[in-house]
Amino acid sequence: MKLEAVDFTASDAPQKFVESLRQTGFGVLKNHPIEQTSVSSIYANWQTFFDGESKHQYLYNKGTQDGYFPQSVSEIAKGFKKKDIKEYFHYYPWGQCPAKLKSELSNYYENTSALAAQLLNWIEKESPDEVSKHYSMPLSHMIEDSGQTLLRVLHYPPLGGDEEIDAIRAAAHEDINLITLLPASNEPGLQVKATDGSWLDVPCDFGNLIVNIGDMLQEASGQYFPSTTHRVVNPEGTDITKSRISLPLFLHPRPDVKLSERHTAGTYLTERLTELGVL
Ligand SMILES: O=C(O)CCC(=O)C(=O)O
Ligand SMILES: [Fe+2]
Repeated sequence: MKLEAVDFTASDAPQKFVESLRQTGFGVLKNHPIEQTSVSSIYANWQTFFDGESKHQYLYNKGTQDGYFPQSVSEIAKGFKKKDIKEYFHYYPWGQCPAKLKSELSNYYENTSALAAQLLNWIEKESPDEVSKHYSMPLSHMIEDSGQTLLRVLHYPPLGGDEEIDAIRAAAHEDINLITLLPASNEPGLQVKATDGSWLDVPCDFGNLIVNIGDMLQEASGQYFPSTTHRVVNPEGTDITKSRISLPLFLHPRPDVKLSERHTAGTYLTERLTELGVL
């Protein structure tokens, strides 16, 4: 299994990209339309946010899940006991956000959501008929005006050396949503599980955009597209003193969208968040 960056502007980009998603659950894009200057600026501004104290004024709302999640409540991945070593902020267009950080985040949210719709069209076009005939509507329509698509700003703090044994930055997990768009982080650490069980580093050249399949698209495609396990490992050596920021956009359908005979997006999400212990 190999992950190679696909040139977004190449004429065969849709085939190559979707083939990679099918084989590995991941696709990496270069020369894509998301501006690196906006990603860098968001990383810098949110590092300041996480370093400060005002973050505690934005504590997340339990019912709606928007706002700041301190490390003390951060997720426990399915099947794990230790909390991940991370804190994060959940941005929704209707949710809480510090006023001076809002316009850049909201622009980023709109631009990446539009790109995600295009990538879902690629995925739809490259899906064999026997797979796409089960989609309850065009994939890109599932996320229209959904209000559920989530931009998560993640901060993995420097390690102090006193972390609990076995606690890692993000324990092995699958994403719940349809697809995830993730710009390469400012630090390495993201790994994806290969079919033989080994862990592969995701190419993290700054400027790459990483896209992965989530459980909802795996469900909607009758397992044709795999929702692949991934994790973020702890840094070693001098890198332990460095923070890591990342910015996944989780594309969620409207709650009433039918994913399969068993599930709507709404029933599926509730089940998974309950398991995570954050509802
Ligand atoms: O920080 C990363 O690179 C990945 C984060 C992730 O997988 C997640 O939040 O679901
Ligand atoms: Fe993830």
